[in-house]
Amino acid sequence: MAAAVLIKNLRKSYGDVPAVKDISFTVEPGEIFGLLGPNGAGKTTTIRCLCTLAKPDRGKIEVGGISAIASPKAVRQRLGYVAQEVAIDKVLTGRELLKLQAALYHLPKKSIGDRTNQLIEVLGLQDYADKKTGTYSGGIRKRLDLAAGLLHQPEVLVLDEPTVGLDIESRMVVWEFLQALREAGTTVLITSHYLEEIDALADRLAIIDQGVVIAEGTPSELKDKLGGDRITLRIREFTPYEEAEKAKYILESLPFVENVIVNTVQGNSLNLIVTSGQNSLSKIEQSLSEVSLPTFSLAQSRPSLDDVYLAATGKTIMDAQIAASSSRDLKKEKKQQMK
Ligand SMILES: Nc1ncnc2c1ncn2[C@@H]1O[C@H](COP(=O)(O)OP(=O)(O)OP(=O)(O)O)[C@@H](O)[C@H]1O
Repeated sequence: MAAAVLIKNLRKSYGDVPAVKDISFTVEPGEIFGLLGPNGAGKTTTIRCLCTLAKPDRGKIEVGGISAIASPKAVRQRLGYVAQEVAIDKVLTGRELLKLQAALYHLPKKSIGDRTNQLIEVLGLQDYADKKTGTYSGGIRKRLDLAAGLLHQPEVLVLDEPTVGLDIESRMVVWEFLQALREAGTTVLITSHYLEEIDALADRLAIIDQGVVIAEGTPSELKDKLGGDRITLRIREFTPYEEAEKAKYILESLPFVENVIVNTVQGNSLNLIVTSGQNSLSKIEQSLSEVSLPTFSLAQSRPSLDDVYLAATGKTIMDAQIAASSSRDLKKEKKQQMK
């Protein structure tokens, strides 16, 4: 059986900005696949190439074995795309907008009414469908976008950051809906910079950084590969650097401690990697009290996807996110995209 989506050695630049340098991944039929990465990593560009909205410089893109480059129309019929932001006519009602969209997808006239009603019901939009979309909240708006992406019953639904800016309740609605879609056999490809979103939803994922894939696998495979547990320790609420260094020296001598970093950005807290299952917390507390160092807080956790990103890039996704948002000219990008 052909892969639902195959992307191989994709490359795409905007002028001299290499948005995607070399991205490859495969999405199997019926799975939720996540593309995780900070803003600017190349997720949207990859998705736009897949959905035939941007022309790649190089690489192979297939949907169900069909080339997106040679047969863009056939590929568009198989894909539903829910973009990050959609500019819509706010005067139309949700129902009118869906009907218009259905006509653009060339759905048979007879089936448009039924399909629209069905999606309005499935997405819980009955109370909103006949109100103008300009009155919708972000969560309702996103549900309408999902309905629009599903009108032509695509084999693969592609969503670009579907929960950005949504409150927790709306986010849950989207998550549950995507899980139900998967149960019903639709393949889902979702991009996100939210670790917990990809961790909760994705059967498999690729982590993207600066236009390349830095890790691929199931969430647990990627986390287990790192090995060990994470411990965050604060000696005091704001620990003097010398004291943190002293604690580091003591902790490094413990046999179950694999690595210690003093995190200067976080008030000189200490980040440790320890061998799992060693009753580490009490041993750490005891070793510190023997040299009269207090413990303000101490917490142990399994590795997260952020640790996977950190191990591969040397920074957290949040740090990369902040760095990216200060260096991009979004107005200029929009202009270039229109070309
Ligand atoms: N139209 C454009 N013109 C010029 N540069 C662009 C354009 N679109 C994207 N870029 C640049 O390409 C890189 C990848 O951007 P892309 O939008 O694909 O990343 P992303 O991971 O999807 O982030 P976001 O979620 O913020 O869109 C960034 O450095 C960005 O500044």
